[in-house]
Amino acid sequence: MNIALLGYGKMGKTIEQIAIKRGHNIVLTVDKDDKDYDITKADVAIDFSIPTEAFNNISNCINNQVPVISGTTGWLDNYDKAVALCQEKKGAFIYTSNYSLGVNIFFELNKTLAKMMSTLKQYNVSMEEIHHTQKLDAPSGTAISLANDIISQHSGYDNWKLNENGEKIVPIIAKRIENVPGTHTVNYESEVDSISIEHIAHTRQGFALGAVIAAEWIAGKTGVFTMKDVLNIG
Ligand SMILES: NC(=O)C1=CN([C@@H]2O[C@H](COP(=O)(O)OP(=O)(O)OC[C@H]3O[C@@H](n4cnc5c(N)ncnc54)[C@H](OP(=O)(O)O)[C@@H]3O)[C@@H](O)[C@H]2O)C=CC1
Ligand SMILES: O=C(O)C1=N[C@H](C(=O)O)C[C@H](O)C1
Repeated sequence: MNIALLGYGKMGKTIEQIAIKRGHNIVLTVDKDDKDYDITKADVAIDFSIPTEAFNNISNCINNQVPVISGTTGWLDNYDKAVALCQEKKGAFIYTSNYSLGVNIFFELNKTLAKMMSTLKQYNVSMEEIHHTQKLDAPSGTAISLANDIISQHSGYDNWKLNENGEKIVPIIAKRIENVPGTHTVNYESEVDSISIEHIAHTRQGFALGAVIAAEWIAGKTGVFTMKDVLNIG
């Protein structure tokens, strides 16, 4: 496949290596100052850019009938608009806050645990995410997905907050430490014990491989999908 990389930073470059190893061609790389490019030379675009630009990048692909895989986090206020545009134009679009297989299994574990904990009111949940110091958004997109999944399964919670606790709140602590690719922990605490589940990314390769697999999967399809569709889990 001919792939366009919208965002040629840490993730863009990791995706390039994996895509080439899997036999694909990178026909376009786009960064901040690249404006007049022809997206139609790509069979699929992969957007790992920045929160303020992701929606424009995604819309441009959909308007030009180029299927688009987005991993950029921190732009979800515009997610519903992207879905509506994709439906109107009969395009193809996938967004997920985390493309790694391990995290997608972790998402399912988190939902199952939250459902079990819903009947055990002696446990209080809290979450922590740790990322590298260049990260622009907090909490991470993955932490938001995990928190929303807890809220959907556990009647004791109806909102999440960063660095704040309160009634029916899933509190999220975000830490920024040099060179950490991404660690997410969900902890349930009672007076007598604790139960934690944790996902630790050792490198960015898992995110990048998942994004390339999603790009391969979307070829020839129309619609709005998630990584659950790609991996057929959950
Ligand atoms: N869903 C997932 O599995 C994962 C998601 N992410 C998310 O992906 C995004 C990128 O992460 P990462 O690669 O680490 O970040 P980087 O900062 O390393 O890369 C972002 C790149 O986007 C470029 N950029 C700026 N403006 C535009 C634009 N208008 N169009 C295209 N590119 C642009 C930046 O260029 P310049 O430096 O010139 O400004 C930079 O090269 C983040 O939102 C992150 O949270 C990260 C890992 C996994
Ligand atoms: O910015 C990152 O690096 C990452 N961002 C994603 C997120 O916000 O959840 C996924 C991963 O944790 C790495």
